[in-house]
Amino acid sequence: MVHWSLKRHNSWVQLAGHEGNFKPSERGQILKKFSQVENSCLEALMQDVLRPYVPTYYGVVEKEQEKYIRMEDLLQGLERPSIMDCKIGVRTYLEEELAKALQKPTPRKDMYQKMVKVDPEAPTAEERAQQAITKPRYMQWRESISSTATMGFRIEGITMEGGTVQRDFKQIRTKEQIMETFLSFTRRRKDILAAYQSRLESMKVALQESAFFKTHEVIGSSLLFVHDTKGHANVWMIDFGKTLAAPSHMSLRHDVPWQVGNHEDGYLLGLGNLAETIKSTIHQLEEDQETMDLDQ
Ligand SMILES: Nc1ncnc2c1ncn2[C@@H]1O[C@H](COP(=O)(O)OP(=O)(O)OP(=O)(O)O)[C@@H](O)[C@H]1O
Ligand SMILES: O=P(O)(O)O[C@@H]1[C@H](O)[C@H](O)[C@@H](OP(=O)(O)O)[C@H](OP(=O)(O)O)[C@H]1O
Repeated sequence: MVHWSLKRHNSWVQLAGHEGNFKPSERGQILKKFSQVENSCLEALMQDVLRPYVPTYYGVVEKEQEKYIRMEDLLQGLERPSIMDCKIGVRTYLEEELAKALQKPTPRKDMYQKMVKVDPEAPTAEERAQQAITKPRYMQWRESISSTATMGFRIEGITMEGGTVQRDFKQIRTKEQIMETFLSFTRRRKDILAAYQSRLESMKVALQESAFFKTHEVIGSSLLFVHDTKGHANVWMIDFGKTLAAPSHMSLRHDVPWQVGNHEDGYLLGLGNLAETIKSTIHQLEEDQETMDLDQ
């Protein structure tokens, strides 16, 4: 967990991603380590119909000889926010990462260690002998044990009302498990769940209209769910570090399976399943309420 205390009412919380990538900034803003890919995306998104769904971009700054992207702090103004990071899409690695691994496999010991920590039986005999696996192998395995491969999204991390960051969601895979997680994350608040569902529905409309979305393969990006005790609730698109322009003749659909070379990411499959899961969670809440009313 990375946790900085800032001179402001709430404190910066990082649910997922690489440690050391963020720096506190002026009130209402954060600094993220510069990447050309993410910077170009945020610049383009400020001119796109998706602008209301992404943190506002304020340009590039240099601090202590390091370049950063300055962007809106999405937690600003929230009272002890609860936050969930959902990585979206059926694929979490770039086609170019796969091509590189095929051409020149680079076995990684750290990824092998992460794998056996979750499931000691997961490596093959050859991988066990090497005590190492390639990145696409690790990423595909992560996709298969979570809901990424089947539902096109997975929960990466959660924090509730300023509590500790929970990151133990690697094997949350079924719709029922995800519904349970949403129920506890929202403390069974129907108004919050309804606000999330409605935001996802309007996001879907904007995505279908977006010129940026048609022309970009969105990999490893997240939806950040944030709400607070006062009932503010919102969902944001974040992390465009692996969002690349598709080859110029391609217009991506985002709702079809990925095959090598088609650059599809399954983003809309994930968004649809996520919205549907939240809808089912609301139905379950209503049914539970009816049962309780009948019992009384
Ligand atoms: N604009 C923002 N406002 C508030 N919190 C943010 C914002 N952007 C990111 N975060 C927090 O930081 C976490 C990591 O963000 P992000 O995914 O952009 O980082 P990353 O290091 O690029 O991740 P990855 O390693 O998966 O590529 C998010 O889960 C969220 O908790
Ligand atoms: O969540 P886990 O299981 O810890 O696995 C990491 C996660 O998938 C990150 O998204 C990925 O970074 P990118 O998305 O930037 O590729 C990172 O690769 P890395 O170790 O090569 O940075 C993985 O180790």
